[in-house]
Amino acid sequence: MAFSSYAYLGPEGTFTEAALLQVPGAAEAHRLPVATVGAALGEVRSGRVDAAMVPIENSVEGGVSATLDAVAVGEPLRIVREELVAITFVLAARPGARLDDVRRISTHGHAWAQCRGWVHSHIPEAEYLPASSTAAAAHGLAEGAYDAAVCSPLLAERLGLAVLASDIGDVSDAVTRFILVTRPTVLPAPTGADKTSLVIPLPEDHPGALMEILDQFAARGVNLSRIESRPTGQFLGDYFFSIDADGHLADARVADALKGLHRISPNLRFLGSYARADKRPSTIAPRTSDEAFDAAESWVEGLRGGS
Ligand SMILES: O=C(O)C(=O)Cc1ccccc1
Repeated sequence: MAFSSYAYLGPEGTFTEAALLQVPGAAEAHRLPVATVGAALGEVRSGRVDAAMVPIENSVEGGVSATLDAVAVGEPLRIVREELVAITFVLAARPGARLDDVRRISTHGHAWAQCRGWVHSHIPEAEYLPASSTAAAAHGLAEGAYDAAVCSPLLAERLGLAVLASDIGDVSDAVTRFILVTRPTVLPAPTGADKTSLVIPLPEDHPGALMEILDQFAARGVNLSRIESRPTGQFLGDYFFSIDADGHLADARVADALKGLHRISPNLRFLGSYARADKRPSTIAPRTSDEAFDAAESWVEGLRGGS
């Protein structure tokens, strides 16, 4: 799937841009930096661009709520690809600055959450100013509203900033997962190492509703790689589940699980089936293989036909 135009969480130099540049052909395509995840998805929904790259999950901080919520409502979207980016942070400041003088620090909320430990032990009196991205914080240093920004080493170098400290992430091998989102389209072909993303509203407040949902996956041997609950925003206690399952809609066990889920929660949203970035194939028990599902289907058809 090659696209000619992409929106991404900008400005230039974000980790999201790094994720986008990993997509074959993206370096030669039109790339539109926008200020928020919502704006990036809006550019796709309105048809101004073919696809958008946005962060969805970090190995330290967890899900990116802005993304989980924005894909769960509004005009339907499809995830067609995922990218993993290893994240390292530096504390960058205007040239000539000293670590001892840093009080006000700006960055993206997810970056802050991953560097909080380092900041508290090295600059206990630090004050945090949220920015729309790590790169927005770095670009904004020139205006003087804060003393330092947490951003990528590459951007600090590109902007000619002083690096006051390197590798300030509390976990050294943090990874962020990004998704490439389009309008509904034909699914990418199954690769054998795929993922399916779903948004499942909790059907009604009855005991065991979540168990019933999980059972649809368990009974068909479908492994889950992420499950998060998010409030719908409608009223207190109203939640949906954001789920990534191993496998592709073309796999019988995944399709069968989705049919079961549709009976339980008819308003569930299919967000897409796409190749896993780590290419790790799903383990499939013989009783949940496509062949086992086909054999079971033929058996029932045979019985209905009188054999
Ligand atoms: O702000 C950025 O650079 C982003 O792309 C969002 C983000 C922030 C922190 C970790 C991973 C992604």
